[in-house]
Amino acid sequence: MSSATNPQDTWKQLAGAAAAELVEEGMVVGLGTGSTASHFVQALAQRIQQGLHITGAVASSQATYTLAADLGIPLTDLDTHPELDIYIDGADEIDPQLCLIKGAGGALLREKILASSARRFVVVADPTKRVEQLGHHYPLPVEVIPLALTPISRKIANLGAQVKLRHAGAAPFITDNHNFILDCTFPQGISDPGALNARLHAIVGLVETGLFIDMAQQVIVGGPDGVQVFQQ
Ligand SMILES: O=C[C@H](O)[C@H](O)[C@H](O)COP(=O)(O)O
Repeated sequence: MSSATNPQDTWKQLAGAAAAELVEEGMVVGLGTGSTASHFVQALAQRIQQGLHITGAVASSQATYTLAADLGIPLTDLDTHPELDIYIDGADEIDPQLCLIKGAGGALLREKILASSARRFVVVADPTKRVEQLGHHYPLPVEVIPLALTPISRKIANLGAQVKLRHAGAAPFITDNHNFILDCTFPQGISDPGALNARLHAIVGLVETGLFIDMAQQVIVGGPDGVQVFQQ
């Protein structure tokens, strides 16, 4: 179990622990990526050590797969279990309609595949993630085929964004799917996430966006006063 070192981490830990309580005997569970999801994975591992039996867990990234395997969580995949009972993951921004920006960790494509394969998608977060409108605190990440980097960047810039290729040190960041991430800042925020998502998806070579619209059913926010739950 990792130690909570600052208030934000304590809040993430609270949310992760509350989400782990939603996992029931025999479930197929999707595991998100990032610091908040890691707290959930650790809390789930603890419940499994205490006797909870799950059918298996599907990880949304190589990093989460390694963490879950190290913690002894039984792992499976979407070929074996194409439908998840529950998917639990963090988010970068959450608006009042429970629309999300995700992908600061670069795992958005697999995360969205798992979210769309789950009967229930629960987000875990701390209060800093709640926003009135998406796009003001975090750029919107989109995953793109490397070959199409330049034309896609230009097309997204034409939609009014400042577009930056994500790097890991000196080299471009490479996703688990061997693609690039473009971080797209919309200076006025994102007023219509659905319309923007549709326009981005019309760009050939753009694989997926970090906009998760009408996907989350529930958001668990850990904070100074405990845990708050928001429902769709
Ligand atoms: O690609 C990364 C994911 O979308 C994360 O779930 C998201 O960035 C939230 O991460 P954290 O819980 O570390 O803030």
